[in-house]
Amino acid sequence: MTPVLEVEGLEKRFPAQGGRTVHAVNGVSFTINAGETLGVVGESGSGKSTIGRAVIRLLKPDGGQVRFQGRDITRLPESACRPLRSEMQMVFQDPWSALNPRIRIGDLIAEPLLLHTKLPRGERQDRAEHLARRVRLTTELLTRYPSELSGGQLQRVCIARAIATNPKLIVLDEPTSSLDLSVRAGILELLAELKAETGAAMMFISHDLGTVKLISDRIMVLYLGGVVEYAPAAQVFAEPAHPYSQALMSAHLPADPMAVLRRHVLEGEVPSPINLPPGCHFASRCPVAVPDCRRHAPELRPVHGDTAHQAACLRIAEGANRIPELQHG
Ligand SMILES: Nc1ncnc2c1ncn2[C@@H]1O[C@H](COP(=O)(O)OP(=O)(O)OP(=O)(O)O)[C@@H](O)[C@H]1O
Repeated sequence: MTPVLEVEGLEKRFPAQGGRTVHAVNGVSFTINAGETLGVVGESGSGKSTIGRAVIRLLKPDGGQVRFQGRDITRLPESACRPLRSEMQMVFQDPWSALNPRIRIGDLIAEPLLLHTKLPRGERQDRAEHLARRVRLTTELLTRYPSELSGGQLQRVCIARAIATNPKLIVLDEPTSSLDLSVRAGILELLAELKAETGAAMMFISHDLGTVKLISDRIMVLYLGGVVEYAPAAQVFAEPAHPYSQALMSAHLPADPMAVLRRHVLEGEVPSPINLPPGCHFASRCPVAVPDCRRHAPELRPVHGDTAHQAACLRIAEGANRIPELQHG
């Protein structure tokens, strides 16, 4: 079956001061199948949001290819992208700024139906009620304004809007990061339910590895706009192959309290995305880098012959990719 989303060699650059260029996304490739959630992780500035926006064509890619349901949408003009919006939706981090404060909740939920369907007003309202219940909001909230709802309730409104037109792809950009810890779990539970019910492909962008672990089937680890590891979620958490993934995972505190002793804090300078060095972009911070790493840019390759688990590190072939203090715990 054709994946819902196929991305090959995606490139995105932004102009920076002094006529320079920010290399935000550098040759990123991945696929997402129907019903599958891809978790996208990496530190701030690694290109997560840019990739999310480029695949649903809120941004125009500078290179590579984005295929949605088998159709190349990379260079579609804006007017041709508009009809696609009903099939590709995005949920943003901050529900307060995503919703017009002067529109009632019921109309906000029904808005995508107004924009993308020919349903009459009565049916749109019925459907808004149904959607509100589906995201576990009481229908009495439909007559209220955004300022009268909590952050968690507003994010549920955003999710209701995102699923209103039965999209095939939903990009969730840090959907729980702005919410109190106590409401995050409820939103994640809702997303997991919707994933199963809707069969939509989801791209889940987050800093929070615990959250990503709960919801993702596969994980893509980014560093300076490039993919350093791409694998089934359980594998990335159990056996991260790339030294950057190892450091990232070690910073995530699992239930084991002794894990804090095995944290690896990265040292060294992060190169500027304006002036990327040759070779591996992680080499300046990598505890296991050798001079060759600074000369040759590693490609994503199967880890120990497993094509489902790929990592971009020259040292894997020699079995020298483990950060020593993590190895010995
Ligand atoms: N509109 C823009 N103009 C110039 N540079 C940009 C623009 N948007 C993003 N960038 C740059 O592109 C790079 C990737 O940014 P992006 O926001 O995609 O990263 P991110 O991983 O989502 O970060 P965060 O977790 O902080 O949201 C960064 O260096 C950022 O400064």
